[in-house]
Amino acid sequence: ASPTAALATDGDSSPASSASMAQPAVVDVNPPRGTRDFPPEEMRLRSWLFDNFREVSRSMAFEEVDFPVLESEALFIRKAGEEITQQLYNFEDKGGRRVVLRPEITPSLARLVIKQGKSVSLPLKWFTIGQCWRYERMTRGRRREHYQWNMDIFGMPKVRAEAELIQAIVLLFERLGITSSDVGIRLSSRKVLQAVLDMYSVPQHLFTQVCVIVDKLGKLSREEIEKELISTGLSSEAVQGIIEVLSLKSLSKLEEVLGSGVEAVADLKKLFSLAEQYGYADWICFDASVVRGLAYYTGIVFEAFDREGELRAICGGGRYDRLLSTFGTEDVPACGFGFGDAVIVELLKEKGLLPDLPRQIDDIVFPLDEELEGPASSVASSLRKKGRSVDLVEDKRLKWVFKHAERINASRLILVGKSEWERGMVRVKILSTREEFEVKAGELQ
Ligand SMILES: OCc1cccc(Br)n1
Repeated sequence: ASPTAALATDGDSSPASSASMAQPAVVDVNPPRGTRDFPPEEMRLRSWLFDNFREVSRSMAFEEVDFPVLESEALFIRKAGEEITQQLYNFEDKGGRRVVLRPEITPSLARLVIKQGKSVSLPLKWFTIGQCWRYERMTRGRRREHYQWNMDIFGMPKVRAEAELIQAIVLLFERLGITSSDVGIRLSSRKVLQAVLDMYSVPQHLFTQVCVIVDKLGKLSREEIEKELISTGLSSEAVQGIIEVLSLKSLSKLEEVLGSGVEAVADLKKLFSLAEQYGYADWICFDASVVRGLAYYTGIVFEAFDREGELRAICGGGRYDRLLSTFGTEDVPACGFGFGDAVIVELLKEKGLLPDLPRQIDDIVFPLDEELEGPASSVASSLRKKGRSVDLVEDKRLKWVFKHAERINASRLILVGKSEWERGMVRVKILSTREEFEVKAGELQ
């Protein structure tokens, strides 16, 4: 059947429109592969989620910023073999420029910080919610776009920044009804891996590559990880040393291996003590295997996961103190996270936490016959100017209007009838109580 045939007919549609429904669609009405439409019900859920993102950002005194989804490809060319740079949605525009649909938001944030230069005072606390893209072979049937809430702090070198960002994540989960028994936040520091590589005198230029490989722990087998590490030129001793340290789950054990006074341990201890003060200590745990898959992280990294372990990371982030110098300018310490809109909704479904978000409007205004369409317009207009949401309906039978009022959860039905209007009145029906009365049109609130 043609897609248009699926459109609900309410039995009231005029003959012309029902005829057009018989024609099969000439275009594929589905969105491009790996992308989503948001019809009203899905859009209400997305808006509810984004309103929660915004409310947490507001409570943390972050400012909203935004960027084009289209960015120069140069912003994302990195040599560390990250999945995100191997799946760039990139193309050449009609001016011969190499551009991408951005795969992440952090490089745009960094670009704007550089562009703003001295005109901004640090620290900067910025957030944005934006669509990100990847071109993945559809063999895996995964999405090619999602919306990401990003919160980033520029110019805060101490772990206070990480502590603030983790509080934002915890506040968000708590707002959605998720508890620390549903979700945990694993954290570590890339300085752990840096310390291990130093112990085996691994050349610094291998650091980001090793991080990207080690991030696949849990996705690839240990043998595959070891093979990839060896292929970068690491000795088997270094590989074993890395695997051994990254399997640690206790900070005190880590201190035994790395020695006290190591920066990585000091940072993590400070973060755990701040967590106690914030009141979110039961949400976080040390896990040395957390390195995250983005090349530019340099310090503490963290990711939220569901404790049932079925889903991928719900969100993740970390410190990236040397991203700006890769764009040719002086470094500004930075830290941030990305929180996608899809995995969290899967989790809410699993936990029975999806909110009920019915459509709701204040008033339906309905002229009882054609000559009253003008007066109905002025009634609707004055109610809208008073802030009411008003659905102005015409060309329908009254029976349909009552059914429609129920369907959209209208609070009131305002009927504009000839005899009432001649007396300057309209009839009001309160739909919850069935109460009905006349009101002077000019005094309707
Ligand atoms: O989180 C990685 C990612 C980036 C862009 C689009 C999608 Br879907 N996922």
